[in-house]
Amino acid sequence: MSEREHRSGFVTLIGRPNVGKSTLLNCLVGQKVAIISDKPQTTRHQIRSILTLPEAQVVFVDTPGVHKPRHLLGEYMVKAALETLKEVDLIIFILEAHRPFGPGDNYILERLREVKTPVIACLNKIDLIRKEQLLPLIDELRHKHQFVAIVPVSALTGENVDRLLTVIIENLPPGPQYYPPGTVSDQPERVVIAELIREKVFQLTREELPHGVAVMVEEMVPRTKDLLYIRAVVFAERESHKGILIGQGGQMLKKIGQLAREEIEALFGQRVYLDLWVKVKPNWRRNEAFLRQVGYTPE
Ligand SMILES: Nc1nc2c(ncn2[C@@H]2O[C@H](COP(=O)(O)OP(=O)(O)OP(=O)(O)O)[C@@H](O)[C@H]2O)c(=O)[nH]1
Repeated sequence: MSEREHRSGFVTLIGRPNVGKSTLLNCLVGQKVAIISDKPQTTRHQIRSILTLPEAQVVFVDTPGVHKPRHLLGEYMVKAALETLKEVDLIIFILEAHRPFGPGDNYILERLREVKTPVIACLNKIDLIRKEQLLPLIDELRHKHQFVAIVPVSALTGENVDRLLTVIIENLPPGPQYYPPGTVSDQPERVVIAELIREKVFQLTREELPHGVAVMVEEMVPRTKDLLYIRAVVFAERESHKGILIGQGGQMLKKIGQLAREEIEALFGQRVYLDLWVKVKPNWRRNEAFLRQVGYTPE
């Protein structure tokens, strides 16, 4: 096979919640599109980021954390993740270097054994361990599965991420550019905006509201030549949560809106008026019709 041959393919990142999938994706693609939070299971949408290089195009599909289903949303996430595994050209199984291989990792490994897709094991967070701890970890992994490669990285500092990218490209099939250069995500703008708002909610209300909000962008229209009007609703599960989201004298909602607006403006290069509302929707996570409406279903 000629070295110059263009390569392309779909690559999925999989790993327990909180292993650093979103951070790694952002590090590889170099633009903030996937939502990042230090709370587990914040990636509910399949977010595709696209890296276009002269020699290759890598289309990343970020999967939700695989875990045992606890409620309806959990089942969707697991189903979406497993479907993704079969369809892609390459899987990156992310593990944490500073935590022992646990039952959660094993559960994923069992799923990986059910598919024929090649797998790269990526040992993330190597900044949290000593160098001499690394080789035994790599050795342990080598005995667990026929990985096409085992690559240690730190998604936070960027250490060895270039090596990971090289290995990814080496393991992609020859193929065309699927998307025009310059495309970084094929998510609809409304989804990206809703994710950004949800990220701000997580950041500012982290202790009080672990998983209880959904965000829907209801309207998005240009008001003038350089002003985009966006109306979005933050759905809380309980009245008490609504109070937390609004805050004393509306201060919390104002702060969420301000931070989200600044990022949306930076992302779209346009002035934005963000009209943010809070509504209560009891048990929204078990409401199938609602989940579909806000886009939390597998494709
Ligand atoms: N020290 C260290 N922390 C990291 C590294 N990569 C990610 N993190 C942190 O780990 C936490 C989780 O990272 P995310 O990228 O949100 O993890 P995720 O796997 O996408 O999480 P889910 O969306 O919940 O599945 C964040 O606090 C990150 O800053 C790393 O290489 N080193």
